[in-house]
Amino acid sequence: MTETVQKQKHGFQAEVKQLLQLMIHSLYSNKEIFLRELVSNASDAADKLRFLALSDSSLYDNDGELKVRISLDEAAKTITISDNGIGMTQDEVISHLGTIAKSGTKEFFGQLSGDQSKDSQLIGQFGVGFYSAFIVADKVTVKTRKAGAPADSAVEWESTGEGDYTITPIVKASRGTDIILHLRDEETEFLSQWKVESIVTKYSDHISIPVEMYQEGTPERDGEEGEKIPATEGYWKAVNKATALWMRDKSEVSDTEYQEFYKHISHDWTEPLSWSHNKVEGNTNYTSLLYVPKKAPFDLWNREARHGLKLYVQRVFIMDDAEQFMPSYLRFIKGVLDSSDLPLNVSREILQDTKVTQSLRKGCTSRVLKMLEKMAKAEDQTEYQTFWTEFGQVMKEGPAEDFANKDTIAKLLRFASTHNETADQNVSLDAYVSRMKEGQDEIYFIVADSYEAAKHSPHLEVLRKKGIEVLLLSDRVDEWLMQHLTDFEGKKLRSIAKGNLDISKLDDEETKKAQEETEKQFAAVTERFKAALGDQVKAVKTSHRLTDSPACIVTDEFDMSTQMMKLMESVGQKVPDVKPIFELNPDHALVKHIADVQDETQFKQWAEVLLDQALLAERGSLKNPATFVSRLNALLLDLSKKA
Ligand SMILES: Nc1ncnc2c1ncn2[C@@H]1O[C@H](COP(=O)(O)OP(=O)(O)OP(=O)(O)O)[C@@H](O)[C@H]1O
Repeated sequence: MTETVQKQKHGFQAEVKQLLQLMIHSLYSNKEIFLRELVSNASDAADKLRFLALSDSSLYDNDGELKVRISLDEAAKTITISDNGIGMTQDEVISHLGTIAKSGTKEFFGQLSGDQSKDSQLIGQFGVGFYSAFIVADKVTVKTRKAGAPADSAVEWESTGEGDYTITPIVKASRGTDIILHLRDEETEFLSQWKVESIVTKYSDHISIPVEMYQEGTPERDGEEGEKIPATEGYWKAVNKATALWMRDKSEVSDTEYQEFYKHISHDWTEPLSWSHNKVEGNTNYTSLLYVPKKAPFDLWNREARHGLKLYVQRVFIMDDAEQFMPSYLRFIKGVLDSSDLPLNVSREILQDTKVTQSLRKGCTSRVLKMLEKMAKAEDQTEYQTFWTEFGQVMKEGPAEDFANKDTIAKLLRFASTHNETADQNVSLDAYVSRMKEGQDEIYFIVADSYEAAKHSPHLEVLRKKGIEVLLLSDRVDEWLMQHLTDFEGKKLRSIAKGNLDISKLDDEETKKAQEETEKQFAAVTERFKAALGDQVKAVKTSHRLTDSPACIVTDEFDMSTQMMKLMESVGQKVPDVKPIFELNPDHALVKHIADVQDETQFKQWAEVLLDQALLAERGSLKNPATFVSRLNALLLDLSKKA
């Protein structure tokens, strides 16, 4: 068979074509990063081989010194990145270099705007990896042979980065992958040894295996005094530090190195927000380097999304995405964990329930919380607010998931509140407590569908009048959070839409007396409403929480709240039939007017319209809107006749 017969043409997946186009244009100003991406892949390939060789050392095939080599060929205008890592089979080449098999791909393409500067930011977050080769190359050739496979099973992949690529079976003498970039005419600066070396030092110094470049030898020459200076031989020289960054001393690692290392392990091109590097010795021995990203990944809310730390055992890479070391509410944390207590042959299954896993998880969790606490306490809150905007909703899962750290997490939470009248979530529970009124011993909150709905809820009226702050909650997770966050530093958190809102401690004796008096006088009216409404309501009461609205709905202390009902309905759960408590504002003109209506049929109509209005304000919809409309119309017609 001739080579042409064996050569197969394949089309790129549509997304790859789109990504390539976009990348070449929007990443052009940052083109040197292609080298970082390819060296990073080569280093991952070495890690994967080292892991497999733990159980099958024959895979090394007498070549156990894993490394990356970069060679430049001025005449051919090529730069080649070679590794002796795991390599790829033909099927792997097709799936890895012809498609994008990444979670969040759909979301990523959905978010593209066509605006180059915005899109290049997004690509940075998404990560383009191998395809970045096409920023500087008009043709890329990949020659690869899988570890353990024979020389004649190797594959050559080649593409000009347009619509398709070719696959050809080849013979390759050594294991691993060569990536050959045929540089565009205008990119020949990457043929400079000095330039490439400086890029490697800048971006890939932290790579734990050697990244080598060939140093030319010098021929024999004459010295200044006519003596002979012997020729030197060329040799491969490591141009990076080639030690695992996390094993180095903190004081020796620069911020830039930490940042570049983050990019390597996270495939995120944005700088991290913060990091924490710790060596722990004692009962458990491990090193952790944990990062808080600046941007949430595209798949933060995707249940199947991969997350977790990169696990090493005594510097040997074991697995990516080891999710056992972080609770789910910290699933956005990226980093490396290197343990000396786990066996090298540890599997995901074994990790599930070992004591070591538990203690590592505890340690890593507390490191992250400490890092967040520090950020949260900083004078300049910009960083913490960036963090909260990106990850606050995930953090709110914390109190339910991590009982042991509930108090620490509570201090990290941020909410919108009536104190600053904006939707920004920037009020901490500590700040709330510091502003509590004298005699106030509870923290008040309301949960609604949106910030606007919470802000305009009738339940707030009297608290606003008295200048009492209320937290305004409107994230989907808030109801769930508040079920688990019942108190903070000895103060109960109380929903102002539930049960009796007893703020009498904040009232003077005179007001309390006046309220009792009103209740007595109004008792006949509330009873008449109850009789008219029957079992549509649990009870009718005189309200002390309203100033502007005629009525409102309150949920009984131990009944399911409105938001919880909605949450359950939205996921198809059966919701119990909870009857509301109907509260009337005795001072409202409309209530006074209705109380004077003598005709019982008409009174009932008024009572039902008022109840439906209150239900509408609380729940945002009615079970039977048509009945409400027809009742309202009947009343309007009546009024128009009287006018
Ligand atoms: N040098 C290599 N040796 C072996 N496999 C490789 C090599 N380079 C790439 N691959 C394979 O191709 C896949 C795709 O690489 P690519 O760089 O596009 O994505 P990635 O590294 O998975 O993630 P990212 O795009 O975020 O960098 C890799 O996951 C790996 O399986």
